[in-house]
Amino acid sequence: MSTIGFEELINKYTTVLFDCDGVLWRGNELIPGSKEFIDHLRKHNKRLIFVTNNASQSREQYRTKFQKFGLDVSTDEIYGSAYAATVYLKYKLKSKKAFVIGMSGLEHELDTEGIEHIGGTSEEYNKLTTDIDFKGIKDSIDPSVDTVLCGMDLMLNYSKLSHAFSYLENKNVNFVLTNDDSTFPQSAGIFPGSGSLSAPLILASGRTPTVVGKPNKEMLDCILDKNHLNNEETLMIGDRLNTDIKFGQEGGLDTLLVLSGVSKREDIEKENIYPKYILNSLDDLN
Ligand SMILES: C[C@H](OP(=O)(O)O)C(=O)O
Ligand SMILES: [Mg+2]
Repeated sequence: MSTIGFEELINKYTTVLFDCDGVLWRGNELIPGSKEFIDHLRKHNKRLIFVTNNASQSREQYRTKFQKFGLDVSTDEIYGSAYAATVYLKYKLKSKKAFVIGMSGLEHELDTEGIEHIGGTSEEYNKLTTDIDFKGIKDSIDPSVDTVLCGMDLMLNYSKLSHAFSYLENKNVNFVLTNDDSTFPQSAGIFPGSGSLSAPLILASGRTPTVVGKPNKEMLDCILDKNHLNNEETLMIGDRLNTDIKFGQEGGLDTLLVLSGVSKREDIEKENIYPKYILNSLDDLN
């Protein structure tokens, strides 16, 4: 494990895969040096691909987020777990309708692929109430729902979990997570991630979901569907050992861990995941 300098990086790699939360930004706060580094790579005609497990936004919404930071990124350079999960439902599961625990970004991606969805941000599932109509939940089961899809949901509540659980009682209904990150970084610190939000369903249903996001191959498959990667010339940069660095290693890519997000230096030995390179942040490359 070593550091790496900008010159060495641009001479060695033609393509850079970037994780987003904890590498480029924390919530809505850009991490110092990330914009400058991306601008430098653009000037050296490098291919950039952005790979985020954060399913709260669609590719289009991420393009707008990049623009707000003064970064010109096209949607086909962005691979979010909302998009990857939608592709998985559409082309692998041939899903027609999903019960969603998630936000508008995930719903937007499902809409682009013509997959119907209930739950999510719709009013009837987002009322915070202790007056639960338990019989109504069982009676409301829609037989055309073929998948329960869980992603980041800031409006998670008992009623939504009970609806999702009721669908999962039918073993023919697929169970898919956009990602299972236990936490995720905001500028104010670390908070519960999608993996921690879907844990109650896994415990209650006794079912094991398919997880699409990093480090799983479904995310890499989604990228490789549209991009040929020359492994020797591709670098994966991430802040989380058990998703980003593991994703890069299992994809045969060199990896760079930045300490600006979730994982800390002492986690490397604890998790026995050793990146090829380590830096404090992307600013070390400017
Ligand atoms: C969910 C979020 O996604 P990332 O952009 O880091 O993959 C995170 O876990 O930090
Ligand atoms: Mg991250």
